[in-house]
Amino acid sequence: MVVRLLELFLACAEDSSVKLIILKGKGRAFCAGGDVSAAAHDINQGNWKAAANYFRKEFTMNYVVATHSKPQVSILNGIVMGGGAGASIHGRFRVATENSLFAMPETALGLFPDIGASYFLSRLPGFFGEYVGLAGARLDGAEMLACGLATHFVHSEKLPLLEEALVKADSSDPAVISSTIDEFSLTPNLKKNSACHRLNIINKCFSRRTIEEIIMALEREAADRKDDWLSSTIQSLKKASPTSLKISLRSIREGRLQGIGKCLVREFRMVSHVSRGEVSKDFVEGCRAILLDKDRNPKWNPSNIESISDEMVDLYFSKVNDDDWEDLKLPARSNFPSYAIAKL
Ligand SMILES: CC(C)(COP(=O)(O)OP(=O)(O)OC[C@H]1O[C@@H](n2cnc3c(N)ncnc32)[C@H](O)[C@@H]1OP(=O)(O)O)[C@@H](O)C(=O)NCCC(=O)NCCSC(=O)/C=C/c1ccc(O)cc1
Repeated sequence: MVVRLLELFLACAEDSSVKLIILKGKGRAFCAGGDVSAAAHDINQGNWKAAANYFRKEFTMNYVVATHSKPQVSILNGIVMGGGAGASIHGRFRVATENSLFAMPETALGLFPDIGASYFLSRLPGFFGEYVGLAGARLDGAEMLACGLATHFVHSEKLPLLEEALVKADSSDPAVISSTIDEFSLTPNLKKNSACHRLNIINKCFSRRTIEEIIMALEREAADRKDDWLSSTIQSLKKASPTSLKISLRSIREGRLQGIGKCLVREFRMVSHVSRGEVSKDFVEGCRAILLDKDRNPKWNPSNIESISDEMVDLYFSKVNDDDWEDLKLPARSNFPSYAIAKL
């Protein structure tokens, strides 16, 4: 699907009859991410390069979306996780609905928020991106709109009319497309217990320099009062792969200062190391526990954050030491308007 999408995006860029791209899912999900069982299978067969080459194609597709000359409207009427975010969030318009459910759940899988997430998470308000990426927090459509992951919120029953209006508008002008979507949009209320009401505490805790300090800061807040959001956030962090947490935090922090291309190249080095499994084999273990055996009880190794040294983290950011393995080379992009690059 990744390869086919890439072909279609490239073909649409060349085809002057294509004015805009509408991307939607079929069924109850927009996209629940890459086929994690296939990745685990490749790595278990000793073929880490096959697993990592999947990311090579996927990240290239993410880059083409992010730098596309035609506006993309993604209709996020259901689950949007992992690879699903990569195919949509880099596009110009992201329409959430009452059925949207967004997450970057990778730290629970022994991976890290990839698909260019170090670019878009680091551009969310304050340290909200660190919270979403490290805790794997689930956001609904109203929260996606409030934090900027979505550009519009449209009730699902209006989607057929919206699509019809977009096709009728037949325009590449972002202002025309935006006002067309506006006609069907509303601003939904956030739930009373939404994380979006907790930006102060999120900024206070998730701005800390290390994972250990983030957890300690959350625990200090939790010591003073009973708060379900605090305890479930601490629990999510403690259940996640310690290695994933460490490399994810560094990746999001580096992403703050990098463009989308640099973020994807860095993330590709990181997934190559994750797939190769030199420091940790947590990705295979996470896939087993969450999606294969489904016991939801991964045995992480290293098992605690303190035992992961800076040198171990550094390795994930270094060039892969294998003569037959190349860094990600992104395709040259020309003739795309300036609005096509920075969308968040
Ligand atoms: C919230 C979900 C999406 C739906 O929950 P649910 O409504 O309770 O439904 P189920 O959990 O029962 O899911 C329905 C079926 O779909 C399967 N499934 C549900 N997501 C998936 C899934 N990403 N994969 C492979 N089966 C799945 C799930 O195992 C189950 O299979 P089965 O029991 O055989 O019917 C839940 O399944 C969930 O959290 N899924 C995991 C989401 C996730 O971690 N996504 C992947 C992020 S990482 C990524 O995108 C890249 C991966 C990758 C891929 C290849 C590579 O070489 C390298 C990397």
